[in-house]
Amino acid sequence: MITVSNLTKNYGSKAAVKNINLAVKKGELFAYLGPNGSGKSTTIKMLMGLLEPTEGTVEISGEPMHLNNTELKRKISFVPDTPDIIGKLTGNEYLNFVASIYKMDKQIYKEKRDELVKMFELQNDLGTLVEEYSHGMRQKLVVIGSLMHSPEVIFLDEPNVGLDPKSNRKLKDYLTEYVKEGNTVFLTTHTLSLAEDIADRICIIYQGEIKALGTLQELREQAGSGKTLEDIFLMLTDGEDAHVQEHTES
Ligand SMILES: Nc1ncnc2c1ncn2[C@@H]1O[C@H](COP(=O)(O)OP(=O)(O)OP(=O)(O)O)[C@@H](O)[C@H]1O
Repeated sequence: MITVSNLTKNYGSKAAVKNINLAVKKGELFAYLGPNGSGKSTTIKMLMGLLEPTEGTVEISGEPMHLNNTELKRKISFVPDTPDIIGKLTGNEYLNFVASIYKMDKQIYKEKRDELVKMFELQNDLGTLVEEYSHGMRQKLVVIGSLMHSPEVIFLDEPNVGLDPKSNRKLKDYLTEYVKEGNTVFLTTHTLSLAEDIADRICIIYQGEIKALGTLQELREQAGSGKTLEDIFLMLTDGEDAHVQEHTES
């Protein structure tokens, strides 16, 4: 569903993402992990067609992704790492706006919005200006807006930041069910337990390069007995010899 070939991004002389190759299958929940500044957001923005790669290509569902491919962008959705929404809109106005961009059918929009708003318990806040929302409420609103049109692929950049435990659980359950229906999820997170709980495969990057890729079990087998994902993550991202085979996928 997502095919990434030789993906590279340089900011001036700084290489943020270095020659990444990976493939995410339809129906897969893929977790992309890495320390601060390792290139996760930069990667996700290139996959989404928000940022031009310096080199390499991205295909979604067999189609090349690029900045102006609006038809392809309609099939996907993005939860950014900061829920920046125009504060002078109410929650309802924001969701109406998102629905109009995706040209959602009115009835489907109403049903999906009501389902998600109820799920995240935001029904009493939709008439309030977003500038009066807490961080967590904004995050919920962005998540609702990104799920409403039932995208085939959802990219989520640290979606759990600011969500309370109950909302986190609901989001986890929703995403797990969502991929079972044949959709695809690509998420970044610093919450390793989230990746352990829901990811089909995990990719660890460091300084813009893939250091490991596989199921949790595969990563643990490669690392040796008794190693947790946290152990593996720390070994691979502090420059020490990790005893985990570095990933090479072509
Ligand atoms: N617009 C930009 N201009 C210059 N450098 C940038 C820009 N955006 C990101 N970088 C640099 O690229 C590298 C990767 O940043 P990126 O935001 O992709 O990391 P990240 O893994 O998402 O980090 P975090 O976990 O902190 O969100 C960092 O060194 C960062 O300083």
